Amino acid sequence: MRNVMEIEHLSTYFYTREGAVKAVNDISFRIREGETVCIVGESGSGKSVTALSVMGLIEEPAGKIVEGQIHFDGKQLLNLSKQELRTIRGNDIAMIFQEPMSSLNPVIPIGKQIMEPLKTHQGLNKKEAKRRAIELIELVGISRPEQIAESYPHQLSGGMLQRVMIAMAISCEPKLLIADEPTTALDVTIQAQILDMLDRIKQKANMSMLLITHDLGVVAEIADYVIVMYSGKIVEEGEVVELFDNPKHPYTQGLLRSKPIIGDRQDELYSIPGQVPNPLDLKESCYFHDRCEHCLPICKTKLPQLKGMEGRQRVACWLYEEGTHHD
Ligand SMILES: Nc1ncnc2c1ncn2[C@@H]1O[C@H](COP(=O)(O)OP(=O)(O)OP(=O)(O)O)[C@@H](O)[C@H]1O
Repeated sequence: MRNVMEIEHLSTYFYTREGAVKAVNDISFRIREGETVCIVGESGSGKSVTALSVMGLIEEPAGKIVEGQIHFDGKQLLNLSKQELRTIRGNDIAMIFQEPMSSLNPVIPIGKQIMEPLKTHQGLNKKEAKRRAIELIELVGISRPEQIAESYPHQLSGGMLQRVMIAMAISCEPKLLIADEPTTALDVTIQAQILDMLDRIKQKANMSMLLITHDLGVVAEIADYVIVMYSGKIVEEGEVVELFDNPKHPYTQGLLRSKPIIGDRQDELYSIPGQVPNPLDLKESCYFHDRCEHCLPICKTKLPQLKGMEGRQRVACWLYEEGTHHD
């Protein structure tokens, strides 16, 4: 299967008064055509920064992609000009954020906002764009689309607004859709409906999707491939069945121990004792070592690298290296 995106050794840092935060620290992964890749991990693990890096939305000089390459559709995204990136964004790669209100203009009717990219990116005239906007509103499961097109954002519920955001994101038929916690702010029933709808549209359009979530129930439901992040690094990855049936990393095992309920918000998921390390002060060690039940002496002094297991699964953990011993 073809890859739509290949991310190689990506590192993104933020420069604060206290020092450099290695928000994303040398990660590599691929997204295949038509595949849904989920990035999971607790707050601060670098999920959103990964998505923003891919979208070219890291604001310099506070943040910077310090290393790496992002290949997309034969292009190296990090070499492109701002203008070239803007053309790809919203056209070939689209993104849905957690808070739809922050991406919508409060004083412009919904329909007009959906029409805008259709006119600029796809060259549709006003009449065609209007017809397509109404089709899109219908496609994301909103009834009375003509009436909704005339509405302003504040007249719609959170769930409806998120559907509108999805309509905008898919309007130009992107090859890759990036969604950062798209349903977290919504209630459980609406979350499930929206994820279902997203999954259906994705399959129909043969889009790839990069979905960021801290909810393993969501992952179980729609991921093909899962990436587990911890302190800016990938600690484990694999196909959803491989990872759920046989998690290797003690962190993944901890996450899964809380048995996700599909569609339920899982705040208690991250009840693994201890805290993530201070991102300003990452020592040469496994970053999870002081929360790990299986910590070995080497875990305290050396960072493990990702190692291939069976199938597509990879894990960065000293437990799977030959020659390491238990305490
Ligand atoms: N603009 C910024 N300035 C300084 N540090 C930042 C900035 N944006 C992100 N970070 C830091 O980068 C790290 C990764 O943040 P990121 O938002 O990617 O985490 P996340 O996994 O998406 O978490 P959440 O689930 O809470 O969104 C965190 O330590 C965060 O504090």
